[in-house]
Amino acid sequence: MLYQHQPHHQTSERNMLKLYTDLEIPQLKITLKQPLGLFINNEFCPSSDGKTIETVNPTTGEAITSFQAASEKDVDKAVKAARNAFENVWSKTSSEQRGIYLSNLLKLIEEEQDTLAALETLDTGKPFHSNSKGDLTQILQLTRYFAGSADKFNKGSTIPLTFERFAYTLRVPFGVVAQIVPWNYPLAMACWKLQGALAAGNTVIIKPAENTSLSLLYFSTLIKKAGFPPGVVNVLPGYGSLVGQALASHMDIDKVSFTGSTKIGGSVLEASGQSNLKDVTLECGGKSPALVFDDAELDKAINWIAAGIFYNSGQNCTANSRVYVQSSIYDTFVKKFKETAKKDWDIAGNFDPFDEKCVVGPVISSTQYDRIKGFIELGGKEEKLSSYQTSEFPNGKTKGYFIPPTIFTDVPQTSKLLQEEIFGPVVVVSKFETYDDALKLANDTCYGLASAVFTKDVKKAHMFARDIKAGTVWINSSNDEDVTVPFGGFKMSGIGRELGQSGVDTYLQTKAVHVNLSFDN
Ligand SMILES: NC(=O)C1=CN([C@@H]2O[C@H](COP(=O)(O)OP(=O)(O)OC[C@H]3O[C@@H](n4cnc5c(N)ncnc54)[C@H](O)[C@@H]3O)[C@@H](O)[C@H]2O)C=CC1
Ligand code: BAL
Repeated sequence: MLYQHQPHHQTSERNMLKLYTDLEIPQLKITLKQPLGLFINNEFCPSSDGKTIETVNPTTGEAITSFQAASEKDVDKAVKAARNAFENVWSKTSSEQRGIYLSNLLKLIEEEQDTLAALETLDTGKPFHSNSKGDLTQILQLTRYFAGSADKFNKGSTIPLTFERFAYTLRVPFGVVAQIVPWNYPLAMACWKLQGALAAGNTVIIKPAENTSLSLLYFSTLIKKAGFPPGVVNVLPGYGSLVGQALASHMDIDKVSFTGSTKIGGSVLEASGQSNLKDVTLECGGKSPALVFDDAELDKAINWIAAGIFYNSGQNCTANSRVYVQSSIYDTFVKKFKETAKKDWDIAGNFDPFDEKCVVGPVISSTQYDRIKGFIELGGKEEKLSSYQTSEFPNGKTKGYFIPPTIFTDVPQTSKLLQEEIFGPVVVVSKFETYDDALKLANDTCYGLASAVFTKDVKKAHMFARDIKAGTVWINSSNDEDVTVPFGGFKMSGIGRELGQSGVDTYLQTKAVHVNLSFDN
C-alpha cells in the first residue's frame, strides 16, 4: 500500500489538509486517487474543525487512511448547498434531463466498476469476486432502472368531481433529502437511496458509515463527471452520533432515509418528531425465518439457506438467521446443512478476500467481531446449546476479524441467539411439527423484514406468504433480491419501501390541485 499507517483517531495538521491519497491494490494491479474530503457543491473540502476518521481494513486490522469528518457546521453548509441547488436548479431541471444525468452516471460506474468493487473489498473485507463484484452488478442494474424511471413514476392523476369542478394531483419531490447508510453494503445501500431520490427530483446529503466511507467518496467523483449540477449530491462522511443526528434533527431537511440498526432507526424517527416532522423512511434490523417442510427439495433448500446466512459473513439485514425444520426431516437436514456449510462456506485458511477462493471474509470491525463472538460463547457456555463450526477461530493466523460459520441446533425459542439480531455468520436451527406450529414460531419476533419457505405444496407456500408478518417472502429461495421489486420491513424492521417503483415513490409527495371552472361560485 502507498498509504502511511496512522494511529487510530489521530487528528493532525497533515490530516487536516489532506484531501486525496494514492491507494494501491496490488492483488488487482489497481492504483487510484482516493478523495478524503467532504463532497459539497461538487468539490472536496476539509471539515470545518479539521477532525478526521481513520478507516481500518478488517482483513488485516490495519489502518488504510484517514478522511475528513464533518462537523455540525459542515452539515449546515451542505444543507445550504442542497437547498440552493434544489430551489434554483434541480427543481427546474426536466425529469428527462435527470434521467440523462443518471444514464451518464451509469456509464461511468460501468467504466469504474472494478475500482469501486476493489475499494469496497479493501474497506469492508467482503470477497472481491463473489461479493463486491455482485454489489456492483446490482448497482448497475438499479442505476439503469432509476435512470429510466425519472420521467415515468412522477405522474399524478385527474379526479373528476362535479360538472364544473375537478381536481388533479402532482407528484412532487420533497426537496432536500438526507440519507444515512450502513457499512454492510456501503455503496449498494447508498445507491438504493441516492438514485431513487435523484430520479424523483430531490437534492441529497448522504452520510456513509464512519467505517466504510471510501467507496462513496470515490463515487462522488463520478457524480461530478456525470454532469450533476453543484449541490445536487453532497457526501458528508462523519460520525453517526454527530452528523447523522444533526441531519435527522435539521430544520431545513424535508426527508430522511436511514438504513441501520433498529435502535438508531428509532432515534432518527424521534429526531424528526422533535424537529420539523420531516418524512422518515427506515430500513432496520431483522431476524428472518426460513421454514423447511418435509416435502421440500432438501438439497436445494439447504443451498439457499446456507447462502442466505453465510453470504457477506452474515452481515445482511435479511439473513435467514432462524431456520425451522419439520421434525420428520430434521436430523437429515442438520447433517446435510453442516456438510454444505463446511464444503461451500468454510474460511478454509483463506484470509485474502481478493483471492477467488475466498467466499467468507472478515466481519466489519473489532466491535462486531467481539459482539458476534460473544453471542457464540453465550450459546455454548451459558445456554449450553449444541453447535457446529466449519473450522476453529483462526486465532493467531490472522489479525483480521474472521469468524467461522457457526450452526446452533435444537435452539429453544427463548434463546437470546434466536431472538436477537447477531449480524454475523451464525444461524440457529429448530424443529416444528405442523404448519400452525411453524407459523407461530416464525412470527414470534419483533422484526418483520424477510422470510423464506421451502415446500413443493403450492397451497402451503401461498398460505405462508399470506400469514407471515414480513415485508419479503421467498418461496423456494432466499435473499434473491431484484432491483425492480419493493423492499422493506413490517413491525420493528422499518417504515416504507425502497427499490422498484417504491424506490422513487418514497421520494415523492402528492399535491392535490382543486379546479373550479364556474365563474358563479
Ligand atoms: N439493517 C441493516 O442493514 C443494518 C443493521 N445493523 C445492525 O446494527 C448493529 C450495530 O451496527 P452499527 O454500526 O452500530 O449500526 P448503526 O445503526 O449505528 O449505523 C448505521 C448508520 O447510522 C449512523 N448513525 C449512528 N448513530 C446515529 C444517530 N444517533 N443518528 C443518526 N445516524 C446515526 C451510522 O453512522 C451509520 O451510518 C449491527 O450489529 C446490526 O445488528 C447494522 C448495519 C446495517
Ligand atoms: N441486501 C441488502 C440489504 C441488507 O441485507 O442489508
